[in-house]
Amino acid sequence: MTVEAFAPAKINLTLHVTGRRADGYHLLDSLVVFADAGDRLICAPAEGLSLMVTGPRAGGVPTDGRNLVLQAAALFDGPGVAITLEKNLPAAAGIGGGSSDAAATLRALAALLRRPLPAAEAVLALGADVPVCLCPRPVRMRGVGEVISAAPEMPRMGLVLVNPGVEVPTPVVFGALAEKTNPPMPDLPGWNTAADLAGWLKVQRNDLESPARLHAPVIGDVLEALAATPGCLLARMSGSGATCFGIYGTQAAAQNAAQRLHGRWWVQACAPYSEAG
Ligand SMILES: C[C@](O)(CO)[C@H](O)COP(=O)(O)OP(=O)(O)OC[C@H]1O[C@@H](n2ccc(N)nc2=O)[C@H](O)[C@@H]1O
Ligand SMILES: Nc1ncnc2c1ncn2[C@@H]1O[C@H](COP(=O)(O)OP(=O)(O)OP(=O)(O)O)[C@@H](O)[C@H]1O
Repeated sequence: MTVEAFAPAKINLTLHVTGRRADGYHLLDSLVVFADAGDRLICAPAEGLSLMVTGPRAGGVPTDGRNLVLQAAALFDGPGVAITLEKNLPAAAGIGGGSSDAAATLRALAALLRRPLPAAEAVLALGADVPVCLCPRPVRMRGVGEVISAAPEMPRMGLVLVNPGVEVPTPVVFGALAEKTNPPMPDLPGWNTAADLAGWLKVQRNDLESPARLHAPVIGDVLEALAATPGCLLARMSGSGATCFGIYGTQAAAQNAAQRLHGRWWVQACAPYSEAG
């Protein structure tokens, strides 16, 4: 039996940094959605544990124990499984590539080996973004990433992701954040249209945008380019960057914007993705 799993891109529509724990990790309040663009995993029974990384964004991705896929697989105590990871998302990009791969590995191996998912603490130890990636659907994420509650359904909309090809290390961005204690989000209201959602998001924030732009000023160019595309309702950075997203009223508008942006950067038109269950 072979098990396949989809590892969707994670998008932080908001990212409020509300405090800092004694161990240095930051407390967050974030509206997270997933995209129907992502990496793919194929897991097949084998003698030992192995990983092969393929796909257009495989370059530079570690294939040894540094890869979060192997770290996630190791939680199943030396499973016999050959894993192929098709890498479509840019790495170190603020869209949870490694975290989503790790979460997809956990889902796939639990199914393949007929075993329960590892304990919550072990999942969180893989990375703060791994718990949220375990059930890809719209959620509000708090704590350091482990406190997850359902968010209202997303309205119909189109999305465009743009990554300028500059890797932005997450610890560097958190380290450069000047004010660590900022207001959380208010209660989530629910949105009927993409314009409703964008209007609400405009008065929310990504607190990591300013520190990320210090490290990678090109983020400012990406935001400007996205905002200038026809029909763009909101342009913002995701996670710790450098990937930015644009929100559009329709898929067609997102496709059109992506076509205009193609050329110098990684550009992907997509739609919100929500896993049933
Ligand atoms: C910025 C986000 O992408 C928002 O979704 C995540 O919080 C980052 O999640 P991640 O990449 O899985 O993070 P980890 O691999 O656990 O941590 C990388 C580094 O980011 C910083 N970090 C991460 C998460 C968090 N809540 N506070 C932090 O300060 C820490 O310096 C940590 O050493
Ligand atoms: N499966 C993987 N795919 C990509 N990078 C990986 C993977 N496993 C480990 N890495 C390493 O993790 C680093 C961070 O990559 P990742 O794509 O997880 O980005 P990220 O910006 O931390 O995501 P986010 O902050 O949104 O969670 C990379 O530089 C890479 O060396």
